[in-house]
Amino acid sequence: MSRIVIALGGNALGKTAAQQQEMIQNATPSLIGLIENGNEIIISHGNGPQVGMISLAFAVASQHSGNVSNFEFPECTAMSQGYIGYHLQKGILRELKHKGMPWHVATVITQIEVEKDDPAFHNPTKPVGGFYTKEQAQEIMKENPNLLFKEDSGRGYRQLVASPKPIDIVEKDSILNLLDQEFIVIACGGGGIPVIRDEEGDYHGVSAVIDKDFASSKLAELVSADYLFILTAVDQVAIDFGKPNQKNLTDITVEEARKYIEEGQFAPGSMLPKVEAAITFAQSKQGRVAVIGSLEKAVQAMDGSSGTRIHL
Ligand SMILES: Nc1ncnc2c1ncn2[C@@H]1O[C@H](COP(=O)(O)OP(=O)(O)O)[C@@H](O)[C@H]1O
Ligand SMILES: NC(=O)OP(=O)(O)O
Repeated sequence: MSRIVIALGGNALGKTAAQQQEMIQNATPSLIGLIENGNEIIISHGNGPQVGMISLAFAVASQHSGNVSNFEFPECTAMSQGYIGYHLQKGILRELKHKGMPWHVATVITQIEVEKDDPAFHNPTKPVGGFYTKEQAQEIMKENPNLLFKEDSGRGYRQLVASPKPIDIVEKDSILNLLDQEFIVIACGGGGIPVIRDEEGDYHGVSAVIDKDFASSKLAELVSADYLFILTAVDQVAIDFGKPNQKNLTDITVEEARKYIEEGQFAPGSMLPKVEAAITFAQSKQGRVAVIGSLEKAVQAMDGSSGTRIHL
């Protein structure tokens, strides 16, 4: 039996509640297939599009109605954990019932500690929300000089927010206890709610969005996982991505992955954090393997017939 942490990409979950449920319905047979094959799974997920949408919805509504307040990113990430966790629980329970499997599933609202002085607070790099044209992005930045937009992997312009590195998972004992009780645990959604710890040991939310790939790598180390699957909208990591000579990668060492990073092969804010998180996990212990692949192909990611495997 292998223990697998599966990180589901926020962009791969679609833009609307209906799309999200459809994406999850397509992905659950493959996720539950891993359990049928004798493995144990722990699920995390992104929230880039969702947290941006939630934040924007409150910002716009609060401008037009005295009955709606604006919400900061920690609260918006908490809402995204509930919204996505709800659909994941619903989809997984349905598949378990269909297969007659006696597992339980629960979402843990997860806070993740970050460093108060993380330099990332002064250099926003995490794309959130929807995609805009260059002209639309410039117009928004003119009206809101505190917002920053940048091009994201050839897909359009997106808002950038600070993305500090995760240092500890506050609810780690709850996660480990649920795993001991044979729960399928959904945790660290949206990279976790970023919090800083004060001198009394109390936690306070900070305005940022943690990259779920880094948070998932932390989670995978915490639960002593054998595999970290980072599932997104593409089947494999590529070099020369989007160019006529694009080459998809099937199996690479940590050393090769580092070389490709140095060559600038992976876009910051999208594929780069996935490859960096995969390296961190794969090098944490001999035998650990990270796979970057597509949402519906988790079973193939396990048997090596799809995805990009990264190992020492
Ligand atoms: N070198 C690369 N190989 C494959 N995909 C890449 C590469 N560089 C950028 N991408 C883009 O990164 C996307 C995955 O990042 P993103 O959409 O941010 O992930 P998530 O699914 O976690 O939200 C892919 O769908 C692809 O469009
Ligand atoms: N929080 C986060 O990393 O979300 P995405 O995976 O959607 O970018």
